[in-house]
Amino acid sequence: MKAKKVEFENVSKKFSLHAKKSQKVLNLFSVRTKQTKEFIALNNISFEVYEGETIGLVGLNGSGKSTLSNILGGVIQPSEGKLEINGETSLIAISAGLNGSLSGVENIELKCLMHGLTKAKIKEITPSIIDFADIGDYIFQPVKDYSSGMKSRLGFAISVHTNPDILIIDEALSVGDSTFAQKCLNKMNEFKEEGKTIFFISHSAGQMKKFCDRVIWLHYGAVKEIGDATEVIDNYQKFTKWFNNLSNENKKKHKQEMLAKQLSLVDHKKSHVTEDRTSRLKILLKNGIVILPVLIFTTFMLLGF
Ligand SMILES: Nc1ncnc2c1ncn2[C@@H]1O[C@H](COP(=O)(O)OP(=O)(O)OP(=O)(O)O)[C@@H](O)[C@H]1O
Repeated sequence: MKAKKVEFENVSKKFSLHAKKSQKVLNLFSVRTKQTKEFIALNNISFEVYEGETIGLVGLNGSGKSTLSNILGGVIQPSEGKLEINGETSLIAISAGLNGSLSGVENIELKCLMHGLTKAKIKEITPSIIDFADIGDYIFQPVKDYSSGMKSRLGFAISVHTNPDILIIDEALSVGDSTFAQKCLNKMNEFKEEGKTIFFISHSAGQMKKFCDRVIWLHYGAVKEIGDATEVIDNYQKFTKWFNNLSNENKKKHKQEMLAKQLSLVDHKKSHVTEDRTSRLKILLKNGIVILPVLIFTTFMLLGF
């Protein structure tokens, strides 16, 4: 039987939607119940993935694909639920993982060290990473000067050389040119043959059908379908066709209705009393350093000193 690599059991991710700064300050001193809006980006997600499987993630913009891949890659933690990941993960995303002020070569060293590779091993594989990335002299320039395609090339090159058990590719192929995309797809095939697990996010239905065994269709934070890649992609395409044929007004209405379901009002005083009080105290102390001298100064002024 194949080994289980990933299990999500009722995993949810909520993001706090902060009010205006002035409201935050009022909340700090308020004795009344403090309420915050929370956005449920992922709601009760459950699935299991086994060794050697390639899993696609599809869904409209904002459906939660990157949130899920960031949880898989350990970039963010879930708010609720149980998560089991057996093996080392490596996330390749356009915006993740590279340090903008360091050069390409320095990023190679840093990321490899973070993956636990020895200095000797890093020295051995660096030429191969540089060769795979194929970005010329830019490899010695700070990453902040790279195009998104260059970042994706470097990110992909480093990740595949650190030999992860679970590879998560979040739209990283969509920004490169077709030659590079093909090179990455070949590498992904090698990974597949070695029995590694891959999560693949792409807006290309063709690539999804070709590479994925199963697909998870996320719809406004929930799993709409999970199953055979061709079947789910076909259903998803039927849905996008229906959606794209809606008038702009109806599209907006549909989106608003779905997004409203993802919002919830949280009563912080009831649910996080202890955490709330300690964090309030911390903020008050921090702000006190600024506020106290101002108060003393104002009092002196008013008293006519
Ligand atoms: N840090 C955050 N704070 C508040 N809301 C967030 C945060 N990160 C993501 N979201 C919201 O969570 C939802 C899911 O976002 P996510 O980026 O996971 O979607 P996606 O499916 O990857 O979208 P896309 O296809 O556009 O990349 C979106 O509505 C987004 O606005």
